[in-house]
Amino acid sequence: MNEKGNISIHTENIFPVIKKFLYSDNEIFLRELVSNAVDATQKIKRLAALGQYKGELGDTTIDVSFDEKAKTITISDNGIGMTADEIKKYINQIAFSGATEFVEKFKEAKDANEIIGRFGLGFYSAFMVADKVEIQTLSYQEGAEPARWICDGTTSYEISEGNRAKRGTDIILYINNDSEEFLTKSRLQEILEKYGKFLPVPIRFGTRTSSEPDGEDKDGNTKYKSVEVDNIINNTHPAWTKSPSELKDEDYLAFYRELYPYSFDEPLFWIHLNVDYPFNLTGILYFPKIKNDFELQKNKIKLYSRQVFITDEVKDIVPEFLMLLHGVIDSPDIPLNVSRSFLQADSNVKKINAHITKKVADKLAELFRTDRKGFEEKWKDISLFVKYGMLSDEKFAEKAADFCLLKNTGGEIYTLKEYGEKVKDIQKDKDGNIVYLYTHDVAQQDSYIATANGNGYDVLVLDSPIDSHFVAYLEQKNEKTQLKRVDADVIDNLIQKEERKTLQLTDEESKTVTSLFEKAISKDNMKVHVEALSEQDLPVTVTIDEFMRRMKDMAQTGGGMSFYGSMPDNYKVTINGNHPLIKRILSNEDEDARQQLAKQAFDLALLSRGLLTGNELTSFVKRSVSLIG
Ligand SMILES: Nc1ncnc2c1ncn2[C@@H]1O[C@H](COP(=O)(O)OP(=O)(O)OP(=O)(O)O)[C@@H](O)[C@H]1O
Repeated sequence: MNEKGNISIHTENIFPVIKKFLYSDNEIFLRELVSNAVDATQKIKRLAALGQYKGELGDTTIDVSFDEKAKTITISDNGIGMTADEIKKYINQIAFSGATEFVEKFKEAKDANEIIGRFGLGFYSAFMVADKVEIQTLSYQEGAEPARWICDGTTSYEISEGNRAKRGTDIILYINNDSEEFLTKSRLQEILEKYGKFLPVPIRFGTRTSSEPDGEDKDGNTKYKSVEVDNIINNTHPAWTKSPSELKDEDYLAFYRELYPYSFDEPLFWIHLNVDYPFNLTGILYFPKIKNDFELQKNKIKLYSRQVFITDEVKDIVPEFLMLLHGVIDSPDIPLNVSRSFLQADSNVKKINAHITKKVADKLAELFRTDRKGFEEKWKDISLFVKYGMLSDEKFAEKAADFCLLKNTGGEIYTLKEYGEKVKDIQKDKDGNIVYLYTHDVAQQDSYIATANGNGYDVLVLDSPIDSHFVAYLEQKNEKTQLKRVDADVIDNLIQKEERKTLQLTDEESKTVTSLFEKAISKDNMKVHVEALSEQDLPVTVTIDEFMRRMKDMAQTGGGMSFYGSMPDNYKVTINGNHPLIKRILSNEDEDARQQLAKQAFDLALLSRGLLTGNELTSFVKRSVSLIG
């Protein structure tokens, strides 16, 4: 047997194309060839299990090796092997639907993944790194002859008698000059670990040095010796392939460490995904402790297809908000090798998206139901994620409404419904709106919180970066509900009641107070109002309008509204006309002393808002000293 021929593709020469266009991703040649070896091994195992292969199965470990001098990389399996006819059928007649289509499409392709899988070119990816590829193979079939195929990267090949004595296949790559980086142990180890860490058949890459106990020394201490052991790359039974009933918490945590050896934090909890219908999907998703810098945590989910690592860019397969999770998804049904726009429109991908979202929501609901206290303790770590989910996914939001929690300044925790019940009567204004008061900074807004509490109102803590959006969401979802930050106005204006307090000053006195303070403050962006508040409330309060502040916040976080961003901060200075201090200022005949007192009262208001800085703070301190001195 010695035959020469041409690989049957219509295009003149496909290899230069493969090399040229796929260069950037060329490490995937190893993934493709090792995957083929795994497939061939699993096929022989299946045949043996079905009784169709009667011979010895033997050791089915796949070997990857390299020879730096000869510049070769060899992938050897003990799988089903191929006869010469099978080589002709499976290797020569390249398994893609049409070379013309290929040539049309490769022009647009952005990465090797797109071409390789889509056109069934797995084996040919070898030519990205090799000048010449040789196959030595012996089929499992009785009486089969060993066969050899060799091809030098043109469309012509040669088939002849081979030298393999044992069932299986060797793929020998003669590495080209540009790809010599692959002829090192560390580089190959890295690629094998990246793509093959969880392959279902053991992959051996040479040996490694391990230390083993070797008796005891004269003091009775254990001695160790160095031994060479097989360097097995993979864990063939990763946790996600097992049934949840086989796994304990320790197993999930151990698997998490296997996935992220450099992660310090333990995950909070996890979900084991297992779907057969209408698509196939397994996996484990972990909820990490989410810090506020959530951008850094993205792209932690790894996508596998039948235990072969594909990518950790799961952007279109996993809903945006779930990208904060960690873990593994394995599905042979995700079209891995097609373009992004196609992926978004793919109905399987959409179903997978919806399914994962539902599972995550169900898991959270279950945790809340079965252990509310534990859930509340974890809330700090998952609130960002839940809120992000509610804002971006309506289906999730529907479910999350039951377990999304609100915390007030007293540390009490409520569900959305419970909180609505709590404040619905007392915080209803004269127009029937229920006003939720909130703070984004408990320490800084303490005086405002104290005033609100003093009036019998509750104040929520909404202090994470996502809360500015969540506030708008709550208003939109709950009819006749408004959210107002405690420092947005004086309390009687935040929740306006039918009954207003009467101002104890005459119109004349009001005017005098206004001009007195305007003079003392003398700032264009501070507008003075005299209002009738409770005697217990502060004499002077500085506030910034809720609407203006939200627009400015949005401008700052890049959510449009840049017009507002460029406007100066405008403050409202409310003088409590009913406060004894104001009356005292009025009754003081000495103009200088009046100014001093007004300035002092105003500075105190600025101080409680954290706005008193620089030389204003210095003169405040000096003035205070002279006042008490
Ligand atoms: N190590 C091997 N042992 C036995 N048969 C092999 C081996 N490698 C490749 N083959 C045969 O060659 C065929 C073509 O392989 P190739 O990698 O090009 O495509 P594929 O594996 O069918 O599809 P893809 O890699 O795109 O998923 C395989 O289907 C298989 O029949």
